[in-house]
Amino acid sequence: MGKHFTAADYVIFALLLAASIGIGLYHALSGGRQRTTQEFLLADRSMSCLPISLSLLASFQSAVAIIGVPAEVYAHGTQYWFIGCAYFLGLLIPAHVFIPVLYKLQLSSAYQYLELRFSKAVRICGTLAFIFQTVVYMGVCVYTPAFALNAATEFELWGSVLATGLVCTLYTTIGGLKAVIWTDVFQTVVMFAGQLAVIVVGVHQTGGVSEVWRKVREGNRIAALDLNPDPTERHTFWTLGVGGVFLMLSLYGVNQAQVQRYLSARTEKEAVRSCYMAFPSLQLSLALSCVMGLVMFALYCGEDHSDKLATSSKDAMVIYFVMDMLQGLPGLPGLFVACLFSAALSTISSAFNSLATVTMEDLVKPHFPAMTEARATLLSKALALSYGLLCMAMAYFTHLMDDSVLQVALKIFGMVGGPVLGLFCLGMFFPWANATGALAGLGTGLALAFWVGIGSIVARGSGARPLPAGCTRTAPRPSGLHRLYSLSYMWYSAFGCFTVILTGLVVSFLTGPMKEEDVTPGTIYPLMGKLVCFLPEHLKKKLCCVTPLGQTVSGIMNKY
Ligand SMILES: O=C(O)CCCC[C@@H]1SC[C@@H]2NC(=O)N[C@@H]21
Ligand code: NA
Repeated sequence: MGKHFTAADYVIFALLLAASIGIGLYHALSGGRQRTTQEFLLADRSMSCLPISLSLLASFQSAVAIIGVPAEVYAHGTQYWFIGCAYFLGLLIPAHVFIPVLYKLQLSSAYQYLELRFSKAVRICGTLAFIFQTVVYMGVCVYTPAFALNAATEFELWGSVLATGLVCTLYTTIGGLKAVIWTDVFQTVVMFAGQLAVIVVGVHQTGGVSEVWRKVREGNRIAALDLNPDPTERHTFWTLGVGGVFLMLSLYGVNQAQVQRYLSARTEKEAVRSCYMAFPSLQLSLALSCVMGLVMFALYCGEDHSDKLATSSKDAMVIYFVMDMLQGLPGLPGLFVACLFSAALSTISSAFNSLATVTMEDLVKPHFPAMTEARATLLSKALALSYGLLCMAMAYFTHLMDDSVLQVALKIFGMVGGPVLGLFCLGMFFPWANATGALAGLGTGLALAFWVGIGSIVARGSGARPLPAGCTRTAPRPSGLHRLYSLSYMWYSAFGCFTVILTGLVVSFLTGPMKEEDVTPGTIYPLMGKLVCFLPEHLKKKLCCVTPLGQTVSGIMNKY
């Protein structure tokens, strides 16, 4: 590899780490100086919608997206861009269904809801599922920037994993949620700047926008609307636009990292507003990543690069292209590395802080009710530190995955996030569901999701790889079990969610459904009541006085 980094680049990268630590220090030494768990874990519930909205974006926009989406677009075209259609319902439903229920309950952890609605056992299972999902996801997030950089440049692999992990652990441990949210804001700006720089330089080097457009058209990288209903088709409008809604709900509706941000808002309205404000920045970051992939395709589609890289992974190829593009422009390679690590740091810090929160709130505090505030805060900081070290260990295991990092991350979200989403939907929309049904549902959902997920990884070994853009599937259509294993990973969230709801309802009815008066007030979303209010008046009257369903509906309407 030629020399990629000048002194200017290292300075910019160092400035990013220093700024992050500085913001962490500021919040450790100002305000309440992180002396209570309310401040350390929930920012004293004092945050306004702008920083929260950028932190909502940054929490699930890591180096995986910064590298993985351009690699996806370069290899398969802009089909993935249709996931933007999922952002509408994917943010509206959290804003008008999940936030109203969860905010009114004044929770600290999203999983307290599960104890209020079902039982302590359901809460523990939800917490453990979240911890598992987040620890694995953190490993991918720490590993991705380090691995990609190491494969394409002389950037030291484990040195940068250590630098990322330590800096992140430091400011998260001393600054708490306030530091995490404000560093997310700063890091989001660096992310956008880095991606924009690559796009501007890339378009210039290709010879202008029209030249880029001509080349991507020729390479049929502009995907048309693909309405193919086949659920094994990896990326279609249905898997991304509809399956993507369930992925978004599992992240922006019920994932602790995002729920904690909603709960840190000073009012419920601020929380809802932050959801609305996250929409344009999510669309912008998706557009930047996809355009970056297109520009790279226009610039490099002609040449073959497999010989130049130590690895065949498309993710590392993205870094190689970026470093090649930015060669000789002092400071820009450093800016892109800062962009990568900003993406990683903002996600990992959110993960640390939310892991420390649920461990304290769901696993420790219930067993040590007499613990003093000082000890609880100290323990929270110790937890953030230990999760930091665990995450770097997890980075090593990611080494073993040879899938595209974007697919690995989205599979994890689908396999675990989908069933957990189903658990919350079972609780909020079905008053009859009981704790036994919830546990049976979650167990079945996770078992099936892992069966399909692991099965797809094993089956993929036998050549069920996604096809490159433009060529039709020549391999025989998978049948029977292989058909299940070749379900698009974008359907995992929906599949897991529905499995939990169906199983949960069946087992609840078999073991004696709950009566409405037994359900904790405020834990049900009046789905029927809300849907009925969309009906015209005459239908409402008819419905509310005739059927037993009508009684239930009028009962719900009166209650809310
Ligand atoms: O970037 C990552 O770390 C994970 C991949 C993206 C996660 C999902 S994709 C839909 C939604 N939009 C985002 O920007 N992130 C989440
Ligand atoms: Na991030």
